Amino acid sequence: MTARNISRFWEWGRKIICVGRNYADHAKELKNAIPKEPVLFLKPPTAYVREGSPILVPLYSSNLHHEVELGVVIGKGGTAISQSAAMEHVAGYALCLDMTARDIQDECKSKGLPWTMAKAFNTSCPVSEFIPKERIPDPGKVNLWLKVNDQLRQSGCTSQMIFSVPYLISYISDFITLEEGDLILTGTPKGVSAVQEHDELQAGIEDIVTMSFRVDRQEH
Ligand SMILES: O=C(O)/C=C/C(=O)CC(=O)C(=O)O
Ligand SMILES: [Mg+2]
Repeated sequence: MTARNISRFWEWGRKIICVGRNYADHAKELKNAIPKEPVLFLKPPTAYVREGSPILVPLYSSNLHHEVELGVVIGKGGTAISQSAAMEHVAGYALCLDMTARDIQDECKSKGLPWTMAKAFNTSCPVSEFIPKERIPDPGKVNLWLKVNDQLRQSGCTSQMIFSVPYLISYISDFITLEEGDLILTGTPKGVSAVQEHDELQAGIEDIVTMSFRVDRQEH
């Protein structure tokens, strides 16, 4: 049997754990309070989509938003990981989009229901190529950007995160065992906005990685 390669972590079928409201400017733009503890939700591995395939607007949504985020790829699993040991569990990073059906999320919020339909649908997690850990010496100091049809919509620095990468790894691992190949999405800075069928999305982390995706509407 051939060994699995972490640089294709999206093929492993592992968990995608997402952090919400981790940037004060984004929490404010959606009129949310600044969280005292990380807000977490999950996407299934069927949410992954890679460059060359389109992001699909779910049939039931008419307000699909982009959220550009730094993804942390877990290289060594663990439970109750301390903050001081957290970075030893990181294999690398990926640029990610947390595609969000905002109209459905608003409806779920107003009814006190979970966000699954808004966040976990097929193609809701576009990912870049794997970025080895050495290429990002400090995940708390990288700039992320996203353009729609060549217009800059999001630009932020991970230094604006409320909860740092080591804090998040430690916090999550206290109640969800982290496994090799898991991905943590660390939240989005301000500037989220709607995308339409035929839009072209481009996103990047400094000169480290860029990626592009086309938006299509789901057919049945
Ligand atoms: O609470 C809301 O209205 C929306 C929250 C999010 O979608 C949270 C995120 O996914 C994020 O901040 O990245
Ligand atoms: Mg998000």
